[in-house]
Amino acid sequence: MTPMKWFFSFLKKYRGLMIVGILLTTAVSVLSVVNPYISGQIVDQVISGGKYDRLMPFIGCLIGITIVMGVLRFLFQVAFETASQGVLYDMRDKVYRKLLEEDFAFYNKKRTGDLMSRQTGDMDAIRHFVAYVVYMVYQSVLMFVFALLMIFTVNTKLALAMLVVLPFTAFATCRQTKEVRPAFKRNRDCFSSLNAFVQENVSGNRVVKAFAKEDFEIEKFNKENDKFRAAQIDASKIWMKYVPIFEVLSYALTIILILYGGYMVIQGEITLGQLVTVNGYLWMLNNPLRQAGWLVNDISNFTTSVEKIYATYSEEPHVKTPVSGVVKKHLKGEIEFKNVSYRADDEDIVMDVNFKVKPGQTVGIIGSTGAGKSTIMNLLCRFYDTTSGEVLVDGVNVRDMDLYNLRDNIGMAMQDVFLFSDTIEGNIAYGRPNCSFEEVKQAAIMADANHFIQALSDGYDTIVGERGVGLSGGQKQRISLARALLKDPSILILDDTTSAVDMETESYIQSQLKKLDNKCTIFVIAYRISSIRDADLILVMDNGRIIEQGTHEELVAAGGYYATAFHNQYGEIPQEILNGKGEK
Ligand SMILES: Nc1ncnc2c1ncn2[C@@H]1O[C@H](COP(=O)(O)OP(=O)(O)OP(=O)(O)O)[C@@H](O)[C@H]1O
Repeated sequence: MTPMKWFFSFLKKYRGLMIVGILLTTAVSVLSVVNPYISGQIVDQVISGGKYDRLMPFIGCLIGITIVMGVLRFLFQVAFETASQGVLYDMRDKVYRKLLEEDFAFYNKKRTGDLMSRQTGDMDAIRHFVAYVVYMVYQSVLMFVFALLMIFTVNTKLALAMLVVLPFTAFATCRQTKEVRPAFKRNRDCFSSLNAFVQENVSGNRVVKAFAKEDFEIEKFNKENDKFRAAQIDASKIWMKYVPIFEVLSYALTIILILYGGYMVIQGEITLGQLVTVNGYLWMLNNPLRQAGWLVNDISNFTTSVEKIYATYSEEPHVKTPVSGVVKKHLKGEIEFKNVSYRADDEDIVMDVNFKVKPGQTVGIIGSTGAGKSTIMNLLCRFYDTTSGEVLVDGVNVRDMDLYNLRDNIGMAMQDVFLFSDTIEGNIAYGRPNCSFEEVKQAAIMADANHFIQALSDGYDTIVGERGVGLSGGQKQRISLARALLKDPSILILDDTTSAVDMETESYIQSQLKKLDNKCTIFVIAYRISSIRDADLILVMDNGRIIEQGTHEELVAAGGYYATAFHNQYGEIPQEILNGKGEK
């Protein structure tokens, strides 16, 4: 599908409104030819011919037609505006749904600000096109043609003389279209880039402040700002060059009328009234010429925006739900990785991973930073697809499972905690918005979050700022854990979820998680041995590979990477802390 075909597919739904708008615009354009004709008749019949009794009916007609045109104009503007809002609503909705369908790989590459520009500035260019440019172009062409036809009925020679201007106008329009398109593309690219820069800086303002890099960022911003200004000036230079050309062409028509038309009146070839009539049609010729430059700009802006939105929209996610994927409402949580490898950007991220987990078991994953621990979980959730090998859940390859069903069965507290600007209750209940407050509270108690939430002035109704601003790292982690627990999932993934909480809190959380034993399969990624030592299976990762696996005792006895880490971390720690303190 081409971008334009895609755009027209949205317009289809509103074709009724568009047709009504087009018909009303046609009516207004037809009526526009009447008033100049009446003005000519007033001159010929009333002023020159002395038939004063006709003056009032003529004036009545002038006023009546003006009122009818005003009403019709209002109606067609309403029709086009309504259609444009409809198109915009549907397009925004469709693009947004597609954005939600996109996979991690898509978001890894795209800048948030760019995606925002698609949904704002680019969408508005499309709205403007449907609401205004469509009828302006149509009306301009109709008026120009009707006016020319009417001038032909008055006098062929005069009409032909005025037609001389037409080839020049067509030539200038073509040239401007050709020049303005790349300029508008550049303009929109720079706007997107500026948008992305500002978005990134606003999100990262704490880092900027912490490093006192305001001047550096202002300098970078100025560069983006300069680029955008330069692109705008380049684009405006083009229309600044052409608008005077269209103005001159429209004045040329006036000059032709005054000189040639005046000469014809003197020669008696046309009456003074006919000259007045043709003069009345002159603005119908002039106006479209004056508008041509602006309309070409608007059309270029529109086509660039459609192309940009469509380019984003048409990017197909690599990870898709199969057409008739396996649906199992409640998964048991049996997991097997069979010779799993994953490559990205020509790099081996995970290699030849094999392990098996029975339902209800707890798996600890430990290893050096960048070893591939989170990637393994990403493959389990099918955020990425394996390059080779199979990830099986309850004996079914995750590629054959309905994607939403799979993820619905997984509760995940991610390493990079993201909280929405909502109440704490809303954040915890994100996965189960219809659950009771008691259930939310219970999940918070399990995550050791209840007491600090209740200490906040608005308790569970406290609005957490964007990304959870106003909460400590450990508090955010605990809310994220409560959110995952409330889902009551078959598979629970805790990716570095207790790294920012003290050991006592961690130990309490562990004792709470023990209540889930045999109820759900749990994966715990951690650096602290204390977080995973009781796991049924511990995977030790390094450089994308599982280098050791077994229970705590087995791995300590093996005297490898795990045993070294264990002795490094807890050599001098008293035994009761290693064993955990249990419930608070
Ligand atoms: N989709 C991807 N594209 C490119 N590189 C990736 C992708 N996924 C992971 N990586 C890279 O693979 C490596 C392993 O990442 P991963 O997040 O799995 O490590 P990790 O063991 O969880 O590390 P940490 O403990 O520091 O969180 C990193 O170097 C990461 O940049």
